[in-house]
Amino acid sequence: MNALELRNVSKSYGDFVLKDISFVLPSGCIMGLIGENGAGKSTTIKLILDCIRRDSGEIFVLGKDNRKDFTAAKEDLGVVLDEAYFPESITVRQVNAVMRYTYRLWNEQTYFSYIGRFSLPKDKSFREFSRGMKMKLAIAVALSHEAKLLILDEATSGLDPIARDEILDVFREYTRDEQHSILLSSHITSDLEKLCDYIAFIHKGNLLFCQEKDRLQESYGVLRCSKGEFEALRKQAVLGYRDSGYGIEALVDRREIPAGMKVDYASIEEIIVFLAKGGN
Ligand SMILES: Nc1ncnc2c1ncn2[C@@H]1O[C@H](COP(=O)(O)OP(=O)(O)OP(=O)(O)O)[C@@H](O)[C@H]1O
Repeated sequence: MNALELRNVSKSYGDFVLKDISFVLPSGCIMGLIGENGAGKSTTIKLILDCIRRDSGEIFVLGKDNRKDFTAAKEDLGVVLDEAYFPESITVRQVNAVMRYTYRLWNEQTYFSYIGRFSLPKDKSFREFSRGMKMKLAIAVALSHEAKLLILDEATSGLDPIARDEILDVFREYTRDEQHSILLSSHITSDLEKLCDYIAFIHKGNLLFCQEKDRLQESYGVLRCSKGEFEALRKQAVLGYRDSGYGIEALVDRREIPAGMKVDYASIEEIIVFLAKGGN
């Protein structure tokens, strides 16, 4: 089963249009949603959660149409948005008491094991938490009610590198058994590179690609060469380039490059920056 499927989803906000978005997240996989500020990542996530109305298209969450029979699927979703919302005076212990009545499958033992792992104080009130502590609490809650799909919108951006590394380990453990999947948006491309099976890149409301990360890095690379060498390349070989004045640096399709020319590894960040900018 697919954890998520979007078919030709569109949404317009006056001068911004999210256009014809289609992708599939297979169960057991992690997908990173990436794109510049205002690209449409949060809009896509809100459409998946049915918080806003789409203009057209279809969305299936854990096999269920998110407009028709979504209520049951909501129990199976763990959601963390870019701000954590809890009452200001609540403590970690009190959150446990509330969640016991909120989620049918709330697992108190799992919750307190994450609380310990994330070094969160049990009796301090939420208002006294730092932004990172608030996000960790929201992530602990999302992971403690047997959700099958986690959806996180910029949920790790306020965390320090050590905390992020710990969270990435938690996410890897969570998806180990093929029944749990994650969609997360982030600007921290190095985290997505370490964690994700799939990368979906949204640019100005268009989905430029949604591909397996390993396939992306097998297909594309960075070529550093002289202007003369660059001009001799086939047009379809080049996806984006910059001219430093001393030479050319280009994102290329490896299959289109003549044997003997050295093509370097392209990071996810290089791939999206070159694709977003095109040629200079
Ligand atoms: N409620 C709204 N009314 C009008 N326009 C909106 C609304 N919500 C979002 N938009 C517009 O939709 C576009 C996409 O916004 P969105 O929040 O999806 O971007 P994003 O990719 O999540 O960006 P960021 O990385 O900055 O969080 C922006 O141009 C934004 O102004």
